[in-house]
Amino acid sequence: MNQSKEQRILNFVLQNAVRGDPCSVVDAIDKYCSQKEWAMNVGDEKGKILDKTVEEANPSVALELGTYCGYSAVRISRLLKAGARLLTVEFNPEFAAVAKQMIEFAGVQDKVKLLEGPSEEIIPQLKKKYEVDTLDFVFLDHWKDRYTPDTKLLQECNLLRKGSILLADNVIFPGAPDFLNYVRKSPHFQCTNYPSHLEYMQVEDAMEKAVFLG
Ligand SMILES: Nc1ncnc2c1ncn2CCOCCNC(=O)c1cc(-c2ccc(F)cc2)cc(O)c1O
Ligand SMILES: [Mg+2]
Repeated sequence: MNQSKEQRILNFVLQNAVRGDPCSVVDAIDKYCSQKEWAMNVGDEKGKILDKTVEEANPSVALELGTYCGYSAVRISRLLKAGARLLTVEFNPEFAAVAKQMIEFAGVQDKVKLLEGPSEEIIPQLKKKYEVDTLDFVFLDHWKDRYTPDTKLLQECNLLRKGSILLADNVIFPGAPDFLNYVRKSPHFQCTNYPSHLEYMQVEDAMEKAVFLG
């Protein structure tokens, strides 16, 4: 059975990155996806915006929706302080299998918990099943039409606290217009837009930061 693109990306990392070195894993994925096969990793340009936002949040507990191959899970977890953890949610089993190996190769498996399933099922389980009190940082990078319902779900489940930082990828391309509308109109969020480009392309994109005000 021939390999998937995601398995080809993983193999390139296993052969070209350094085990236990998260930066070399991130660089290898970017090299492969910019030179060989495009893939929907957040990429290095938007990745730098992600890095700055994670450093600003300095989270004890972070959530990622949409793991894919684990690129942003590795990118986020390499910045986490001792004892901090990232919960990342992926519903595609093939993607999750690749991400698990990517995370282990990068040596960040002690900081990252990969949860398989749809976000709308997992979010309501975070407090009781995954012992989460509140989330300090949330990276939204899954189905773009899930950004709004899942943001509302996070609020309903009391998973956000005053100062929780949400960062959403792709708010321009593929686009999340209803999410931009929702958070920018809501009195509960303070929003900032970060213009950028679609990963590995010269297409306009942007990230949106939404700080929960309580
Ligand atoms: N736990 C969960 N619950 C629900 N759903 C879930 C889930 N986990 C995963 N999923 C499913 C969605 O996963 C992937 C979502 N990401 C994207 O679709 C994406 C697409 C492009 C893109 C595509 C084509 C172009 F031409 C140009 C750009 C770029 C990006 O940066 C993207 O992030
Ligand atoms: Mg994305």
